[in-house]
Amino acid sequence: MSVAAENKTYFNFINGRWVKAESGGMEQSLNPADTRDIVGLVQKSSIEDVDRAVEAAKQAKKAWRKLSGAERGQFLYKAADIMEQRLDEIAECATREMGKTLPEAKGETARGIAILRYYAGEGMRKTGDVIPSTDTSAFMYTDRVPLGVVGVISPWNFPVAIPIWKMAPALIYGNTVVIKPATETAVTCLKVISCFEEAGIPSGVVNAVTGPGSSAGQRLAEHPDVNGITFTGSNQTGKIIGRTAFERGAKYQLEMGGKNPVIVADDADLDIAVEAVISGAFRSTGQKCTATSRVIVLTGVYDRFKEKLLQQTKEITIGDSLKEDVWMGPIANKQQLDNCLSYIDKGKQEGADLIFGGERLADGKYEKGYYIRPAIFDNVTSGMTIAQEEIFGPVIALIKADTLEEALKTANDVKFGLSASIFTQNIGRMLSFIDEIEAGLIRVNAESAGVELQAPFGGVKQSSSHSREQGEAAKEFFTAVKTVFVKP
Ligand SMILES: NC(=O)C1=CN([C@@H]2O[C@H](COP(=O)(O)OP(=O)(O)OC[C@H]3O[C@@H](n4cnc5c(N)ncnc54)[C@H](O)[C@@H]3O)[C@@H](O)[C@H]2O)C=CC1
Ligand SMILES: O=C(O)CCC(=O)C(=O)O
Repeated sequence: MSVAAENKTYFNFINGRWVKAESGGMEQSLNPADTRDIVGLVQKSSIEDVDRAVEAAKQAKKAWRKLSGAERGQFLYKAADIMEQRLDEIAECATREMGKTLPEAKGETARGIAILRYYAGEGMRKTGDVIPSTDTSAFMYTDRVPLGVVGVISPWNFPVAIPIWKMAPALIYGNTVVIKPATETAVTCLKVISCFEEAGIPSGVVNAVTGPGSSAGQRLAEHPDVNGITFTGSNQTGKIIGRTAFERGAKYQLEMGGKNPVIVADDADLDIAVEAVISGAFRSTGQKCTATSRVIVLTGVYDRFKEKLLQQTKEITIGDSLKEDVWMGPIANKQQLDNCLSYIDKGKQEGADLIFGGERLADGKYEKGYYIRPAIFDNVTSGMTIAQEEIFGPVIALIKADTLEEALKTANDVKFGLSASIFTQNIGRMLSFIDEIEAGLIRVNAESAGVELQAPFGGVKQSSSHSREQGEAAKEFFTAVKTVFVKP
């Protein structure tokens, strides 16, 4: 890897201009594959910077709202075209900042472009319904109107797609935006923002402020002029943001953790199940809220499934995610790595058998990065910490079940409810699973991760604020309904 010769400095984007933080402070964004590679220096913004961005968004909201949906859509189409031309640059930056492999980052950037185009088209669709009034001389209808200023707080694990799937619907429905991305992947987010700039989006409509969550992020959540706040990240932070927004009567949307189960029934096609479990658990180094973390296998196929899983996991190539022969990159940052290693220790202490991996790789080519070998635990029981808490790393907990009923009970025995899969060829079992499982995303003979941009996305229980993102569902959050009664 060539270490960056020069450090590039990135600014906040406020009111159509790239500006320094008031404090003059900066933070580094490092490549987790080799921390000598500094991807960029980003602004360490303070409350004053957030306030300036919110003021710009507030000033811009009336003119933006007054444009037609089709006119707003044109800016999104343009931003999508620009992003398409810059796909390689943005994807490479995402890989360097986050550590997911280049094909994954390219796929994510392509998904971002598709999301922009999807919502650009939404600008032409209906915003309300006519409802028959009991008064036959009156006209009653609903109209969806923007919230005003929307604050976006985004995580590092999908540095392109998550900012876009929150900003694009906010914008098309007439809101202006202030985004505070995670510092780990702030450069990628600022590149996305520059596509909106190149597309000529009016000043103040999109603003980006980088900096610590506990100050800049918190200020965005508590700012009285931010009318709605959308967040993806940890449960701990989500709860703080939800409480803050609730206290001041702002609308909020939280997408948080998962502890996603996959059930492998004894009639499953084991080759397909193994492939999907490996992809769901280890792609992006396990750092997806939809990642597979518990695999509940029926006793009859447990040993055969385990052998196949072990065999294929051993073949995973680990290394610098920019390299072509690498299947799994590093963990995104030091805190995540330590967190993951401490869960692996906890699993061993609580009596689960670590049958593969789980050790930090720190020699030779791994010396300067945050690498770990994917881990498989055998003989896990549902009460163990590694079967209950979100690890957000490449760790599989194998759990045995004698019957489908028992498997379902175990699958539901967690505080989360984001995504869940079953592998079976029996339609009755599929239907029982669909009916009984407590999850917002249900997958049959498919991996737990991976969502389609045109479908609603979100969880139940502590995985979300029970709202849904993406597809048409986004309209629910990013607009308010006016019910209008007109008596001539
Ligand atoms: N659901 C998901 O997709 C994600 C889940 N996580 C989970 O969270 C754990 C910790 O990761 P972090 O990066 O620390 O997550 P985090 O939830 O603290 O960070 C996500 C975003 O929230 C911001 N933030 C942090 N504290 C804030 C506050 N008080 N007010 C407003 N914004 C704030 C951060 O700056 C970042 O932009 C991971 O191990 C994983 O379990 C992390 C990232 C994504
Ligand atoms: O599985 C996916 O593609 C989406 C996952 C996601 O939204 C997340 O990890 O935050």
